[in-house]
Amino acid sequence: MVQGTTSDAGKTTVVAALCRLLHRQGVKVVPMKPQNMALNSAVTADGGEIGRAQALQAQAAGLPPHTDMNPVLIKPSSDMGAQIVVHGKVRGDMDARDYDQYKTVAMSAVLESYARLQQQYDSIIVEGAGSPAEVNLRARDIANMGFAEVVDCPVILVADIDRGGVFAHFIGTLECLSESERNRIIGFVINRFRGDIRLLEPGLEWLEQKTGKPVLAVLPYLHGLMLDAEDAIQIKQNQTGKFKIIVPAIPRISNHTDFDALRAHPDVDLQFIGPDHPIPPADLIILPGSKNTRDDLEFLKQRGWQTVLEKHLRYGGKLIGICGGYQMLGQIVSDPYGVEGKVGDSMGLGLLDITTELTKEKRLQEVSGYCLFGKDQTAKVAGYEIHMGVTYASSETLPAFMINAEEGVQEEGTRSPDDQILGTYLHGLFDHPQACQALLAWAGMQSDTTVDLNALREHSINRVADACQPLLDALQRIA
Ligand SMILES: NC(=O)CC[C@H](N)C(=O)O
Repeated sequence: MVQGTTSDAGKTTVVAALCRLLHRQGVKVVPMKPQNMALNSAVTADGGEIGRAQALQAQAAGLPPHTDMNPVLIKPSSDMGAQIVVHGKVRGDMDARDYDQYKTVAMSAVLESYARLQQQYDSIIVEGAGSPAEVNLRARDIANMGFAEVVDCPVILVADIDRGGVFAHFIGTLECLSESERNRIIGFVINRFRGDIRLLEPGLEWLEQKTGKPVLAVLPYLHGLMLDAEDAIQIKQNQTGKFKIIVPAIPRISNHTDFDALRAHPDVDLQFIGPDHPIPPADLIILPGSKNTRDDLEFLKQRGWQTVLEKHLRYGGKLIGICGGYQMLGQIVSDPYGVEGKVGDSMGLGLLDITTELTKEKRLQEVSGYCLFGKDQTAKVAGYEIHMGVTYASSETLPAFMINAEEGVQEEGTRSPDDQILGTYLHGLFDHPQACQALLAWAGMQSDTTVDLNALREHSINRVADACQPLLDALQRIA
Protein backbone atom coordinates (compact mmCIF):
# COMPACT_ATOMS: atom_id res chain seq x y z
CA MET A 1 0.00 0.00 0.00
CA VAL A 2 1.23 3.49 -0.88
CA GLN A 3 0.47 6.13 1.74
CA GLY A 4 1.53 9.77 1.80
CA THR A 5 2.67 12.17 4.46
CA THR A 6 0.31 14.77 2.95
CA SER A 7 -2.32 15.03 0.26
CA ASP A 8 -0.74 15.49 -3.17
CA ALA A 9 2.55 13.86 -2.12
CA GLY A 10 2.43 11.81 -5.31
CA LYS A 11 0.68 8.62 -4.18
CA THR A 12 -1.52 8.46 -7.27
CA THR A 13 1.46 8.75 -9.58
CA VAL A 14 3.54 6.19 -7.69
CA VAL A 15 0.66 3.69 -7.80
CA ALA A 16 0.17 4.33 -11.54
CA ALA A 17 3.91 3.91 -12.12
CA LEU A 18 4.11 0.63 -10.20
CA CYS A 19 1.04 -0.66 -12.05
CA ARG A 20 2.63 0.16 -15.41
CA LEU A 21 5.99 -1.41 -14.47
CA LEU A 22 4.38 -4.65 -13.26
CA HIS A 23 2.04 -4.69 -16.26
CA ARG A 24 5.10 -4.41 -18.50
CA GLN A 25 6.59 -7.43 -16.70
CA GLY A 26 3.42 -9.37 -17.49
CA VAL A 27 2.17 -9.44 -13.88
CA LYS A 28 -1.62 -9.39 -13.39
CA VAL A 29 -1.69 -6.16 -11.41
CA VAL A 30 -4.62 -3.99 -10.32
CA PRO A 31 -4.82 -0.59 -8.57
CA MET A 32 -7.18 0.10 -5.70
CA LYS A 33 -8.05 3.12 -3.59
CA PRO A 34 -10.46 2.08 -0.82
CA GLN A 35 -11.83 5.58 -0.28
CA ASN A 36 -11.41 8.61 -2.49
CA MET A 37 -12.79 12.10 -1.95
CA ALA A 38 -12.98 13.77 -5.34
CA LEU A 39 -15.26 15.48 -7.81
CA ASN A 40 -13.34 14.15 -10.79
CA SER A 41 -14.89 10.82 -11.58
CA ALA A 42 -14.94 8.33 -14.40
CA VAL A 43 -17.57 5.90 -15.70
CA THR A 44 -16.59 2.25 -15.24
CA ALA A 45 -17.01 -0.78 -17.46
CA ASP A 46 -19.56 -2.16 -14.95
CA GLY A 47 -21.73 0.98 -15.24
CA GLY A 48 -20.59 2.69 -12.06
CA GLU A 49 -18.42 5.64 -11.10
CA ILE A 50 -14.92 5.87 -9.58
CA GLY A 51 -12.30 8.57 -9.08
CA ARG A 52 -10.55 9.58 -12.31
CA ALA A 53 -7.18 8.94 -10.71
CA GLN A 54 -8.12 5.25 -10.34
CA ALA A 55 -9.23 5.15 -13.97
CA LEU A 56 -5.79 6.49 -14.89
CA GLN A 57 -4.13 3.80 -12.75
CA ALA A 58 -6.33 1.19 -14.44
CA GLN A 59 -5.03 2.40 -17.80
CA ALA A 60 -1.49 2.06 -16.43
CA ALA A 61 -2.27 -1.55 -15.50
CA GLY A 62 -3.78 -2.18 -18.94
CA LEU A 63 -7.29 -2.62 -17.53
CA PRO A 64 -10.69 -1.02 -18.06
CA PRO A 65 -11.83 0.90 -14.95
CA HIS A 66 -13.94 -1.09 -12.48
CA THR A 67 -15.81 -0.04 -9.33
CA ASP A 68 -13.76 -2.46 -7.17
CA MET A 69 -10.76 -0.22 -7.87
CA ASN A 70 -12.40 2.56 -5.84
CA PRO A 71 -15.27 1.07 -3.83
CA VAL A 72 -16.02 4.24 -1.86
CA LEU A 73 -16.14 7.64 -3.57
CA ILE A 74 -17.07 10.73 -1.58
CA LYS A 75 -18.24 13.65 -3.72
CA PRO A 76 -18.53 16.81 -1.62
CA SER A 77 -21.49 18.98 -2.60
CA SER A 78 -21.02 21.55 0.17
CA ASP A 79 -18.55 22.23 3.00
CA MET A 80 -20.47 19.86 5.28
CA GLY A 81 -22.22 17.37 3.01
CA ALA A 82 -21.28 14.90 0.32
CA GLN A 83 -22.78 12.36 -2.00
CA ILE A 84 -21.58 8.89 -1.03
CA VAL A 85 -20.97 6.48 -3.90
CA VAL A 86 -20.39 2.84 -2.93
CA HIS A 87 -19.49 0.20 -5.51
CA GLY A 88 -20.16 2.86 -8.13
CA LYS A 89 -23.73 3.69 -7.10
CA VAL A 90 -25.10 6.63 -5.11
CA ARG A 91 -26.00 5.59 -1.55
CA GLY A 92 -27.24 9.01 -0.48
CA ASP A 93 -26.09 12.35 0.85
CA MET A 94 -24.42 12.45 4.23
CA ASP A 95 -22.80 15.04 6.44
CA ALA A 96 -19.39 14.37 7.94
CA ARG A 97 -20.83 12.93 11.17
CA ASP A 98 -23.25 10.59 9.43
CA TYR A 99 -20.45 9.38 7.23
CA ASP A 100 -18.25 8.74 10.24
CA GLN A 101 -20.91 6.37 11.55
CA TYR A 102 -21.41 4.86 8.10
CA LYS A 103 -17.74 3.93 7.83
CA THR A 104 -18.32 0.46 9.28
CA VAL A 105 -20.69 -0.29 6.40
CA ALA A 106 -18.26 1.33 3.96
CA MET A 107 -15.45 -0.87 5.29
CA SER A 108 -17.36 -4.05 4.47
CA ALA A 109 -17.89 -2.74 0.92
CA VAL A 110 -14.15 -2.06 0.68
CA LEU A 111 -13.25 -5.53 1.93
CA GLU A 112 -15.69 -7.16 -0.49
CA SER A 113 -13.96 -5.35 -3.37
CA TYR A 114 -10.53 -6.27 -2.02
CA ALA A 115 -11.51 -9.95 -1.80
CA ARG A 116 -12.77 -9.89 -5.39
CA LEU A 117 -9.56 -8.27 -6.63
CA GLN A 118 -7.46 -10.78 -4.69
CA GLN A 119 -9.20 -13.59 -6.51
CA GLN A 120 -8.56 -12.11 -9.93
CA TYR A 121 -5.11 -10.55 -9.68
CA ASP A 122 -1.62 -11.48 -8.53
CA SER A 123 -0.72 -8.05 -7.27
CA ILE A 124 -2.84 -5.24 -5.80
CA ILE A 125 -1.29 -1.78 -5.45
CA VAL A 126 -3.39 0.15 -2.95
CA GLU A 127 -3.41 3.91 -2.59
CA GLY A 128 -4.10 5.58 0.75
CA ALA A 129 -5.92 8.89 1.08
CA GLY A 130 -4.54 12.09 2.57
CA SER A 131 -2.18 10.99 5.31
CA PRO A 132 -2.25 8.24 7.97
CA ALA A 133 -1.19 10.88 10.53
CA GLU A 134 -4.72 12.26 10.75
CA VAL A 135 -5.25 10.82 14.22
CA ASN A 136 -8.71 12.39 14.51
CA LEU A 137 -9.89 10.16 11.64
CA ARG A 138 -8.14 6.99 12.84
CA ALA A 139 -11.20 5.39 14.52
CA ARG A 140 -13.09 3.33 11.92
CA ASP A 141 -10.55 4.40 9.26
CA ILE A 142 -10.97 2.63 5.94
CA ALA A 143 -8.60 4.77 3.87
CA ASN A 144 -5.13 4.33 5.35
CA MET A 145 -3.82 2.32 8.30
CA GLY A 146 -7.33 1.11 9.22
CA PHE A 147 -7.36 -0.73 5.90
CA ALA A 148 -3.70 -1.80 6.00
CA GLU A 149 -4.11 -3.32 9.46
CA VAL A 150 -7.21 -5.30 8.48
CA VAL A 151 -5.75 -6.74 5.28
CA ASP A 152 -2.27 -6.92 6.83
CA CYS A 153 -0.27 -5.36 4.00
CA PRO A 154 3.09 -3.60 3.91
CA VAL A 155 3.09 0.19 3.45
CA ILE A 156 5.47 2.62 1.77
CA LEU A 157 5.33 6.27 2.73
CA VAL A 158 5.73 9.01 0.10
CA ALA A 159 6.66 12.63 0.82
CA ASP A 160 6.99 15.58 -1.56
CA ILE A 161 10.38 17.24 -1.19
CA ASP A 162 9.33 20.09 -3.48
CA ARG A 163 7.11 21.36 -0.65
CA GLY A 164 9.95 20.98 1.82
CA GLY A 165 9.99 19.46 5.30
CA VAL A 166 10.20 15.81 4.20
CA PHE A 167 12.28 14.65 7.17
CA ALA A 168 9.86 16.22 9.63
CA HIS A 169 6.96 14.77 7.65
CA PHE A 170 8.35 11.23 7.84
CA ILE A 171 9.34 11.40 11.51
CA GLY A 172 6.12 13.20 12.46
CA THR A 173 3.97 10.67 10.62
CA LEU A 174 5.71 7.75 12.34
CA GLU A 175 5.10 9.47 15.69
CA CYS A 176 1.36 9.63 15.02
CA LEU A 177 1.10 5.89 14.39
CA SER A 178 0.69 2.93 16.73
CA GLU A 179 3.55 0.47 17.00
CA SER A 180 2.00 -2.11 14.72
CA GLU A 181 1.18 0.56 12.14
CA ARG A 182 4.74 1.87 12.31
CA ASN A 183 6.05 -1.63 11.82
CA ARG A 184 4.18 -2.05 8.58
CA ILE A 185 6.05 0.83 6.98
CA ILE A 186 8.80 -0.86 5.01
CA GLY A 187 10.41 2.28 3.69
CA PHE A 188 10.23 5.84 2.46
CA VAL A 189 9.96 7.42 -0.98
CA ILE A 190 11.03 10.99 -1.60
CA ASN A 191 9.16 12.45 -4.51
CA ARG A 192 9.79 15.41 -6.85
CA PHE A 193 13.47 15.86 -6.09
CA ARG A 194 15.53 18.28 -8.12
CA GLY A 195 19.06 19.38 -7.50
CA ASP A 196 22.24 17.60 -6.49
CA ILE A 197 21.54 14.24 -4.85
CA ARG A 198 24.88 14.45 -2.98
CA LEU A 199 23.47 17.27 -0.90
CA LEU A 200 20.48 15.13 0.03
CA GLU A 201 22.46 12.04 0.99
CA PRO A 202 23.42 13.04 4.57
CA GLY A 203 19.71 13.60 5.25
CA LEU A 204 18.84 10.18 3.89
CA GLU A 205 21.44 8.52 6.09
CA TRP A 206 20.18 10.43 9.12
CA LEU A 207 16.60 9.36 8.39
CA GLU A 208 17.56 5.72 7.96
CA GLN A 209 19.55 5.71 11.18
CA LYS A 210 16.91 7.47 13.19
CA THR A 211 14.03 5.28 12.02
CA GLY A 212 15.74 2.01 11.10
CA LYS A 213 13.83 2.10 7.82
CA PRO A 214 15.30 2.46 4.33
CA VAL A 215 14.75 5.21 1.79
CA LEU A 216 13.57 3.04 -1.08
CA ALA A 217 13.85 5.66 -3.80
CA VAL A 218 14.32 9.32 -4.55
CA LEU A 219 12.12 10.15 -7.52
CA PRO A 220 12.93 13.05 -9.83
CA TYR A 221 10.77 16.09 -10.42
CA LEU A 222 9.18 15.44 -13.82
CA HIS A 223 8.07 18.46 -15.80
CA GLY A 224 5.06 18.57 -18.08
CA LEU A 225 3.23 15.42 -16.95
CA MET A 226 -0.28 15.06 -18.32
CA LEU A 227 -2.02 12.84 -15.79
CA ASP A 228 -5.61 13.12 -14.53
CA ALA A 229 -5.71 15.10 -11.30
CA GLU A 230 -7.51 13.53 -8.39
CA ASP A 231 -9.18 16.73 -7.36
CA ALA A 232 -7.10 19.90 -7.01
CA ILE A 233 -6.97 22.17 -10.06
CA GLN A 234 -3.45 22.65 -11.32
CA ILE A 235 -2.77 26.31 -10.81
CA LYS A 236 -0.04 26.46 -13.45
CA GLN A 237 -1.83 26.59 -16.76
CA ASN A 238 -0.58 26.70 -20.29
CA GLN A 239 -0.46 30.37 -21.21
CA THR A 240 1.64 30.16 -24.32
CA GLY A 241 -1.12 30.13 -26.91
CA LYS A 242 -2.93 33.03 -28.53
CA PHE A 243 -6.49 31.72 -28.33
CA LYS A 244 -7.85 32.80 -24.97
CA ILE A 245 -10.16 30.49 -23.06
CA ILE A 246 -11.36 31.24 -19.55
CA VAL A 247 -13.16 28.96 -17.11
CA PRO A 248 -14.68 30.25 -13.88
CA ALA A 249 -13.30 28.16 -11.00
CA ILE A 250 -16.64 27.55 -9.30
CA PRO A 251 -16.48 26.11 -5.78
CA ARG A 252 -18.00 22.70 -6.67
CA ILE A 253 -16.30 22.32 -10.05
CA SER A 254 -16.49 18.71 -11.21
CA ASN A 255 -14.39 16.91 -13.79
CA HIS A 256 -12.04 19.78 -14.46
CA THR A 257 -9.95 17.12 -16.20
CA ASP A 258 -12.25 18.05 -19.12
CA PHE A 259 -9.82 20.91 -19.72
CA ASP A 260 -6.61 18.84 -19.81
CA ALA A 261 -6.58 18.67 -23.62
CA LEU A 262 -6.90 22.46 -23.80
CA ARG A 263 -4.16 22.87 -21.22
CA ALA A 264 -1.92 20.78 -23.45
CA HIS A 265 -2.80 22.66 -26.65
CA PRO A 266 0.11 24.86 -27.81
CA ASP A 267 -2.22 27.44 -29.42
CA VAL A 268 -4.48 27.84 -26.40
CA ASP A 269 -4.11 30.11 -23.40
CA LEU A 270 -6.36 28.49 -20.78
CA GLN A 271 -7.04 30.21 -17.48
CA PHE A 272 -9.18 29.23 -14.53
CA ILE A 273 -10.55 32.41 -13.00
CA GLY A 274 -10.79 32.24 -9.20
CA PRO A 275 -13.27 34.32 -7.20
CA ASP A 276 -10.78 37.09 -6.45
CA HIS A 277 -9.34 37.37 -9.94
CA PRO A 278 -10.37 40.05 -12.42
CA ILE A 279 -12.13 38.49 -15.42
CA PRO A 280 -10.04 39.07 -18.59
CA PRO A 281 -11.50 39.21 -22.11
CA ALA A 282 -11.55 35.86 -23.90
CA ASP A 283 -12.34 34.20 -27.22
CA LEU A 284 -14.17 31.38 -25.52
CA ILE A 285 -15.69 31.05 -22.05
CA ILE A 286 -16.48 27.58 -20.73
CA LEU A 287 -18.74 26.96 -17.74
CA PRO A 288 -17.53 23.69 -16.20
CA GLY A 289 -19.43 20.86 -14.53
CA SER A 290 -20.62 21.32 -10.98
CA LYS A 291 -21.59 19.02 -8.13
CA ASN A 292 -23.97 21.70 -6.95
CA THR A 293 -25.42 23.48 -9.96
CA ARG A 294 -27.78 25.85 -8.12
CA ASP A 295 -25.24 27.01 -5.52
CA ASP A 296 -22.54 27.50 -8.14
CA LEU A 297 -25.00 29.38 -10.36
CA GLU A 298 -25.65 31.72 -7.45
CA PHE A 299 -21.90 32.05 -6.96
CA LEU A 300 -21.47 33.12 -10.62
CA LYS A 301 -24.33 35.60 -10.44
CA GLN A 302 -22.99 37.16 -7.26
CA ARG A 303 -19.60 37.67 -8.85
CA GLY A 304 -21.00 39.44 -11.88
CA TRP A 305 -20.49 36.66 -14.41
CA GLN A 306 -23.97 37.16 -15.86
CA THR A 307 -22.99 40.62 -17.09
CA VAL A 308 -19.58 39.36 -18.24
CA LEU A 309 -21.19 36.56 -20.28
CA GLU A 310 -23.74 38.87 -21.86
CA LYS A 311 -21.03 41.33 -22.86
CA HIS A 312 -18.83 38.50 -24.15
CA LEU A 313 -21.68 37.31 -26.40
CA ARG A 314 -22.46 40.85 -27.59
CA TYR A 315 -18.85 41.14 -28.75
CA GLY A 316 -19.22 37.88 -30.69
CA GLY A 317 -17.47 35.56 -28.19
CA LYS A 318 -18.37 31.89 -27.96
CA LEU A 319 -19.68 30.14 -24.88
CA ILE A 320 -19.71 26.45 -23.91
CA GLY A 321 -21.38 24.89 -20.88
CA ILE A 322 -20.47 21.37 -19.78
CA CYS A 323 -22.89 19.32 -17.65
CA GLY A 324 -23.63 21.53 -14.59
CA GLY A 325 -22.39 24.49 -16.66
CA TYR A 326 -24.81 23.48 -19.43
CA GLN A 327 -27.68 23.38 -16.95
CA MET A 328 -26.77 26.88 -15.71
CA LEU A 329 -27.06 28.34 -19.22
CA GLY A 330 -30.79 27.56 -19.33
CA GLN A 331 -33.95 29.22 -18.05
CA ILE A 332 -34.54 27.19 -14.90
CA VAL A 333 -32.79 24.57 -12.79
CA SER A 334 -35.24 22.87 -10.48
CA ASP A 335 -34.46 20.47 -7.68
CA PRO A 336 -37.85 19.05 -6.60
CA TYR A 337 -36.29 16.30 -4.43
CA GLY A 338 -33.48 18.32 -2.89
CA VAL A 339 -30.79 16.09 -4.44
CA GLU A 340 -28.22 18.90 -4.38
CA GLY A 341 -29.41 20.98 -1.44
CA LYS A 342 -32.66 22.71 -0.60
CA VAL A 343 -35.77 21.81 -2.60
CA GLY A 344 -36.59 24.62 -5.03
CA ASP A 345 -36.01 26.30 -8.37
CA SER A 346 -33.26 28.66 -9.53
CA MET A 347 -33.42 31.02 -12.45
CA GLY A 348 -30.68 30.06 -14.89
CA LEU A 349 -28.55 32.51 -16.85
CA GLY A 350 -31.28 32.52 -19.50
CA LEU A 351 -28.86 32.21 -22.41
CA LEU A 352 -30.07 28.89 -23.85
CA ASP A 353 -33.69 27.89 -24.29
CA ILE A 354 -33.51 24.82 -22.06
CA THR A 355 -34.85 23.82 -18.64
CA THR A 356 -33.39 21.27 -16.24
CA GLU A 357 -34.81 19.15 -13.48
CA LEU A 358 -32.50 17.35 -11.06
CA THR A 359 -33.81 13.81 -10.63
CA LYS A 360 -33.07 11.00 -8.17
CA GLU A 361 -31.48 8.78 -10.81
CA LYS A 362 -27.88 9.35 -11.81
CA ARG A 363 -27.07 8.90 -15.48
CA LEU A 364 -23.70 7.23 -15.97
CA GLN A 365 -22.53 6.24 -19.41
CA GLU A 366 -19.68 6.39 -21.88
CA VAL A 367 -20.73 7.68 -25.27
CA SER A 368 -19.24 8.25 -28.69
CA GLY A 369 -20.52 9.85 -31.83
CA TYR A 370 -19.81 12.85 -33.99
CA CYS A 371 -20.14 16.63 -33.96
CA LEU A 372 -23.13 18.29 -35.63
CA PHE A 373 -21.25 21.47 -36.39
CA GLY A 374 -18.19 22.41 -38.36
CA LYS A 375 -17.47 22.10 -42.06
CA ASP A 376 -18.33 18.49 -42.84
CA GLN A 377 -19.93 17.42 -39.53
CA THR A 378 -17.92 14.22 -39.40
CA ALA A 379 -15.56 14.99 -36.51
CA LYS A 380 -15.68 12.17 -33.96
CA VAL A 381 -16.42 12.84 -30.32
CA ALA A 382 -16.10 10.56 -27.29
CA GLY A 383 -17.04 11.40 -23.73
CA TYR A 384 -18.95 10.34 -20.67
CA GLU A 385 -22.05 11.46 -18.81
CA ILE A 386 -22.34 11.66 -15.01
CA HIS A 387 -25.35 13.65 -13.87
CA MET A 388 -28.66 13.66 -12.02
CA GLY A 389 -30.18 16.42 -14.15
CA VAL A 390 -32.46 15.90 -17.14
CA THR A 391 -32.56 18.77 -19.63
CA TYR A 392 -35.31 19.70 -22.09
CA ALA A 393 -34.51 21.94 -25.05
CA SER A 394 -37.00 24.02 -27.05
CA SER A 395 -37.50 23.22 -30.71
CA GLU A 396 -35.87 26.54 -31.67
CA THR A 397 -32.45 25.23 -30.61
CA LEU A 398 -29.95 23.10 -32.54
CA PRO A 399 -28.37 19.87 -31.28
CA ALA A 400 -24.60 19.68 -30.62
CA PHE A 401 -23.70 16.02 -31.14
CA MET A 402 -25.14 12.79 -32.47
CA ILE A 403 -24.24 10.03 -30.05
CA ASN A 404 -24.64 6.33 -29.44
CA ALA A 405 -26.35 6.25 -26.04
CA GLU A 406 -28.10 3.61 -23.91
CA GLU A 407 -31.33 4.45 -25.74
CA GLY A 408 -29.72 4.16 -29.17
CA VAL A 409 -28.46 6.80 -31.57
CA GLN A 410 -29.69 10.22 -30.51
CA GLU A 411 -28.99 13.95 -30.53
CA GLU A 412 -27.15 15.37 -27.57
CA GLY A 413 -26.60 18.88 -26.27
CA THR A 414 -27.95 22.20 -27.48
CA ARG A 415 -26.71 25.09 -29.57
CA SER A 416 -28.35 28.49 -29.59
CA PRO A 417 -30.08 29.48 -32.86
CA ASP A 418 -27.25 31.96 -33.59
CA ASP A 419 -24.70 29.16 -32.88
CA GLN A 420 -22.76 31.25 -30.37
CA ILE A 421 -23.54 29.02 -27.40
CA LEU A 422 -23.10 25.27 -27.04
CA GLY A 423 -24.20 23.20 -24.07
CA THR A 424 -23.54 19.49 -23.57
CA TYR A 425 -23.59 16.77 -20.94
CA LEU A 426 -20.44 15.21 -22.39
CA HIS A 427 -17.48 15.30 -20.08
CA GLY A 428 -14.18 14.66 -21.80
CA LEU A 429 -15.50 16.33 -24.97
CA PHE A 430 -12.08 17.73 -25.87
CA ASP A 431 -10.28 14.41 -25.38
CA HIS A 432 -10.80 13.08 -28.90
CA PRO A 433 -8.42 15.02 -31.18
CA GLN A 434 -11.11 15.44 -33.87
CA ALA A 435 -13.71 16.83 -31.47
CA CYS A 436 -11.11 19.09 -29.87
CA GLN A 437 -10.17 20.54 -33.22
CA ALA A 438 -13.80 20.88 -34.35
CA LEU A 439 -14.88 22.57 -31.12
CA LEU A 440 -11.96 25.01 -31.22
CA ALA A 441 -12.66 25.76 -34.89
CA TRP A 442 -16.33 26.32 -33.99
CA ALA A 443 -15.13 28.75 -31.35
CA GLY A 444 -13.08 30.63 -33.95
CA MET A 445 -9.57 29.26 -33.52
CA GLN A 446 -7.51 28.87 -36.68
CA SER A 447 -5.03 26.05 -36.13
CA ASP A 448 -4.14 22.73 -37.65
CA THR A 449 -2.48 21.46 -34.51
CA THR A 450 -4.27 18.58 -32.84
CA VAL A 451 -3.84 17.29 -29.33
CA ASP A 452 -4.26 13.60 -28.59
CA LEU A 453 -4.82 13.57 -24.84
CA ASN A 454 -4.75 9.82 -24.56
CA ALA A 455 -1.39 9.62 -26.29
CA LEU A 456 -0.05 12.31 -23.95
CA ARG A 457 -1.42 10.43 -20.96
CA GLU A 458 0.22 7.18 -22.11
CA HIS A 459 3.50 9.00 -22.60
CA SER A 460 3.27 10.46 -19.10
CA ILE A 461 2.46 7.07 -17.55
CA ASN A 462 5.53 5.62 -19.23
CA ARG A 463 7.71 8.50 -18.03
CA VAL A 464 6.65 8.09 -14.39
CA ALA A 465 7.01 4.32 -14.71
CA ASP A 466 10.58 4.65 -15.98
CA ALA A 467 11.37 7.03 -13.12
CA CYS A 468 9.96 4.54 -10.60
CA GLN A 469 12.02 1.56 -11.80
CA PRO A 470 14.51 1.96 -8.90
CA LEU A 471 11.58 1.89 -6.46
CA LEU A 472 10.21 -1.33 -7.94
CA ASP A 473 13.73 -2.84 -7.87
CA ALA A 474 14.07 -1.91 -4.20
CA LEU A 475 10.64 -3.36 -3.39
CA GLN A 476 11.38 -6.58 -5.27
CA ARG A 477 14.68 -6.91 -3.35
CA ILE A 478 12.81 -6.66 -0.03
CA ALA A 479 10.02 -9.05 -1.01
N1 LIG B 1 -21.05 16.54 -13.45
C1 LIG B 1 -21.92 17.54 -13.43
O1 LIG B 1 -21.62 18.66 -13.81
C2 LIG B 1 -23.26 17.24 -12.80
C3 LIG B 1 -24.26 18.33 -12.95
C4 LIG B 1 -25.37 18.29 -11.93
N2 LIG B 1 -24.84 18.43 -10.62
C5 LIG B 1 -26.13 16.98 -12.06
O2 LIG B 1 -25.90 16.05 -11.35
O3 LIG B 1 -26.97 16.90 -12.91
